[in-house]
Amino acid sequence: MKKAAIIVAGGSGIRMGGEVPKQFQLIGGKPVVLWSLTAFYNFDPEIHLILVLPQEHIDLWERLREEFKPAFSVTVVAGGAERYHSVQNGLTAITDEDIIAIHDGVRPFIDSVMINRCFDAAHKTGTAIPVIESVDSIRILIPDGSRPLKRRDVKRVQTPQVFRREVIQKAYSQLYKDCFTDEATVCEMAGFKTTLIEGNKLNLKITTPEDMMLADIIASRWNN
Ligand SMILES: Nc1ccn([C@@H]2O[C@H](COP(=O)(O)OP(=O)(O)OP(=O)(O)O)[C@@H](O)[C@H]2O)c(=O)n1
Ligand SMILES: C[C@](O)(CO)[C@H](O)COP(=O)(O)O
Repeated sequence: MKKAAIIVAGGSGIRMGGEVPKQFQLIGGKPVVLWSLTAFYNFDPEIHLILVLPQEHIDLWERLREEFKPAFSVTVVAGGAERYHSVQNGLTAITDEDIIAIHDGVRPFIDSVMINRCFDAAHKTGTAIPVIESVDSIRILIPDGSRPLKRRDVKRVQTPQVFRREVIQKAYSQLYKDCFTDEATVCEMAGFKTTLIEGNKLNLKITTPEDMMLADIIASRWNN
């Protein structure tokens, strides 16, 4: 089974702010996106790593690569207007791989156990979507206020989301819709069923400066 991982890091990090987009900021002395790439390389040194970057920051990545000298090489692809388009661009770099993971470049804390769980489920069922429970009570807004939702009926969705090649390629041949915030949604809109699997609470998506504070703490205790 040949594997590929598309690491989407083509965003501009508006909610985080800073001199460079969050995927290039340092945690534990290393750029966030390098943590994500390294996790997939550690899982399988043979995996085809595809890195989607903002066109205007490809040269920054080249400088970081020279500075940090990762043990692996990556195929670099320019991103698109929305995350969906960045994934679509990443898919153009797929060659003969059978199973493809799509992962947010700003989720640095994934380990080989979790990545393996995702590839294994996708190999068996065609799709694998990691989710975690909500520990908070949940409310939905309605026209005259809000009402509670049954907490056990909702899940928080993470990446890597992993697919057989034919599933993800067919799903991404659709036209873009606003509701396409993750691959699971795109695949379901194309008629595929998705398999939910157990995610990991430490698999934080770095979105705001508060997340960066948490990421610094996790990084100081992370073993890699
Ligand atoms: N056009 C885009 C938008 C997002 N992403 C990537 O998708 C992941 C999740 O997106 P998000 O956290 O929303 O990142 P940004 O779009 O950069 O953040 P913001 O919305 O605050 O600008 C990130 O790794 C981001 O780089 C991407 O590859 N291409
Ligand atoms: C793909 C994702 O990380 C799953 O939780 C999330 O949907 C990305 O959302 P964003 O608005 O692009 O950060």
